[in-house]
Amino acid sequence: MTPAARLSAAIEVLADIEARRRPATDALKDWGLAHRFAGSGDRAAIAGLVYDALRRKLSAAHRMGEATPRAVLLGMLRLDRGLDPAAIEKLCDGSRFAPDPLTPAERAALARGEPDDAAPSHVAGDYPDWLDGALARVFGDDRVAEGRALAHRAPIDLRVNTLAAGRDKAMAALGHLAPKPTPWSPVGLRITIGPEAKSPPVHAEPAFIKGQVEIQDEGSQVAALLAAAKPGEQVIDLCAGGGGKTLALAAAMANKGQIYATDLDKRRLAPIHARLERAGVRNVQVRTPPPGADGLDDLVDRADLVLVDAPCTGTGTWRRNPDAKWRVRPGSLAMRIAQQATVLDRAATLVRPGGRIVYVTCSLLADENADQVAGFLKRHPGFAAVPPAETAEVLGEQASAFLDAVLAGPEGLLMTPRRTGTDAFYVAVIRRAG
Ligand SMILES: C[S@@+](CC[C@H](N)C(=O)[O-])C[C@H]1O[C@@H](n2cnc3c(N)ncnc32)[C@H](O)[C@@H]1O
Repeated sequence: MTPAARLSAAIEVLADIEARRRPATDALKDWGLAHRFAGSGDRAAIAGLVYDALRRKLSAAHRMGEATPRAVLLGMLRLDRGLDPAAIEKLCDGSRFAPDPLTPAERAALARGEPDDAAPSHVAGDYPDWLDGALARVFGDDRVAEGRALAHRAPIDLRVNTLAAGRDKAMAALGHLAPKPTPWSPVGLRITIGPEAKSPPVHAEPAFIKGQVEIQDEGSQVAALLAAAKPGEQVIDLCAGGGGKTLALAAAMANKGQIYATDLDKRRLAPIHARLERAGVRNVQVRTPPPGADGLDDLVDRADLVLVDAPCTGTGTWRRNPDAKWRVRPGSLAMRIAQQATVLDRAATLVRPGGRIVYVTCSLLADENADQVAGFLKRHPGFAAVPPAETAEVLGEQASAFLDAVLAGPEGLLMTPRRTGTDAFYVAVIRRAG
């Protein structure tokens, strides 16, 4: 397909997403099924255009003066990809499979100089209007800059599984992908890909198949590191899901001690078994919950560490899930807040005296982060928040720079793409009195 035909396809897919209010992955999949002639490079390029357009949906529409899928795609090419008006004009030449030629209004909008200071914060920062107050509460005037950083593509981050390889060995094995060490996680590698490039099939790499690396955002790696799980400890991963953090905890514990991994939803837990095996993890007992219970009553008051990687709005992962940004609703936030309190209260019963709960979200919102921890501490006077400076000590010589980078409060700390170059993760360590 020509670049112009790819652009036409992206406009078509975006129109489908908007008209039927469906997830981008579904719309892209359907487009692929209906256009079997398109190769994998075409599909990746079209997906890249669609996701970039979703990332910049409001600012691109504002630039163009209209919010049609075509306008959003054209505005994104100008704002995000840095294409000049002549290059965009060339793509829209009206030939077969190419978008229609530019109108005079489109030409004028594309030629306008940047930046447009008249845009409201949520437009300039590309986030939903209804979240402006909540983001202002956390970031103040920085919310636009934080939103912009969340509207960029994320790199591919890998966690080296130290049960199977050191970072240098894994880096050498993946040399053809040019991975670089990540700044904060001592076991992280980062692969940066251009906007037009296909994501490398990391799953097919021998290093991946041998369990030497896992795909995991550096923020998620750091959140697991801050839990400071030590060899020999008794650990409960209460919201283990597919096991991303379970695997990181097991490596930090050098396979010694015991991790009990569970999740309210046993379907989410299902992939963990194959992942544990591939990674050579031997200290995890998966507790699939029996109907109507969590199957953890024998562990009450026993855990050194309970990790609560809580269900949340996922507002911190907008770089990777740009269409989720436009689908989050006040109702889903309220539901997550209630679930978080339930899980935290269960964690309080499982941790031993002197043990700790590590509360993690991939949310930016204070309601899910500091407020949630403050509410927990009110309900449970026998617990206290560990100061972030103490929590960060596990990062060794990186600790002080990390503390400077994050947004720290009395209850916990927040990483963000703008501050730490990671997805946004909130981490609070809460200790039970001994
Ligand atoms: C953020 S995801 C976990 C991701 C996972 N830890 C990882 O690193 O791949 C949150 C999980 O919490 C689970 N969950 C929600 N409510 C729960 C509850 N009351 N008890 C246990 N798990 C719960 C959800 O099913 C979901 O899998």
